[in-house]
Amino acid sequence: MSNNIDTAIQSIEWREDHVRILDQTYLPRREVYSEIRDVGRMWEAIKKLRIRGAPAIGIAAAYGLYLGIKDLPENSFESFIVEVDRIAEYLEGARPTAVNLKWATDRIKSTIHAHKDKDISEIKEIVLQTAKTIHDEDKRTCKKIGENGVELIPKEAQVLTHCNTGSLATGQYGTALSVILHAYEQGKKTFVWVDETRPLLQGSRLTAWELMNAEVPMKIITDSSAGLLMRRGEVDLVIVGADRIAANGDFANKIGTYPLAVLARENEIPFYVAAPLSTIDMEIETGNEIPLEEREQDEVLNYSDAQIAPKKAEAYNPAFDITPNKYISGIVTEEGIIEPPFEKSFKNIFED
Ligand SMILES: CSC[C@@H](O)[C@@H](O)C(=O)COP(=O)(O)O
Repeated sequence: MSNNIDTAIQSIEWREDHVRILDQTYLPRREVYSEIRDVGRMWEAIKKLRIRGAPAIGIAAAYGLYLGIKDLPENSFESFIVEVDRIAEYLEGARPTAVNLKWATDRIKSTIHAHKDKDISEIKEIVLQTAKTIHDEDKRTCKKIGENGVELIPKEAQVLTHCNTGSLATGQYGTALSVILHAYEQGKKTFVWVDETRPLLQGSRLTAWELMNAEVPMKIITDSSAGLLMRRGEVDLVIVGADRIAANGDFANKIGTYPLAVLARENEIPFYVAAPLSTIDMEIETGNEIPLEEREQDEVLNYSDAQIAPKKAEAYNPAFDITPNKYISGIVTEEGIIEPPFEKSFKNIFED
């Protein structure tokens, strides 16, 4: 049994002077690692989902910002900061829904301002160190999320999850998947129903790959099978990740999450979200204000270069949906499990 979750794969690594990513577009067929040496390549990697998942794209953007500024002229702070803002905005535009991306670039920008009196060469080094800190913190955060969520998983449980929320989507361990892996490692008899997650199949390609590496029992289901399984009593709990959580607890996650939440309520099944506190966006009051990424129709009309719809057919491809707070049983974070009403709970956390 090799279910030691500490040996889990690293989706992103800083190596001396570049970033190495495990290119997720090739998984599970091939393990292809790519070296990223400039901000343009990082933008492309985020946009094309070579690196994906809310916390992982925050880490990628932090390293990407360093790659973008490392060769800037060092004579004036004013012109340096103009370029920093421009590059940060460029990276933020790659994927609009996950708040972690902007959270990471904002954190680097405020670190730069805090050190504005230093030499620009020194500031550049501080930016790299901050990116590494964001990366290390995410690993620790995800481990805590996993440990904090274990109590929610019954001793013997069939758990349903959506999209990919594992090591691939974060610095390590994952969010919702971290909870599942920690429960399994602690000896709970955990079986996972993995939603395939149309159209890019993050469930069947990535979550199934991670669970198989960890030797956790699982089966892949089509997204539309969830209702049947819930009604038959074959799902004890649903746990998913989040890309952005509004101040009232409404949250954005991979398209198909909202119907799962409604089905879980209809069938009286607990529905949990697992996410770091950095995914909570207190500047956004409700889910209606969360920007939702719309992706190319080709992702629906073709698969792996094969055309799967009639020629000239059109498709609509929203990448995320919003689940209203009323469906959430609790949010597992690094600080513990947050219970409804979320508006009040978040205020207590962020205004303390
Ligand atoms: C730990 S990641 C949580 C979310 O980022 C995840 O559920 C998700 O929706 C990822 O979407 P993706 O489009 O693959 O980046």
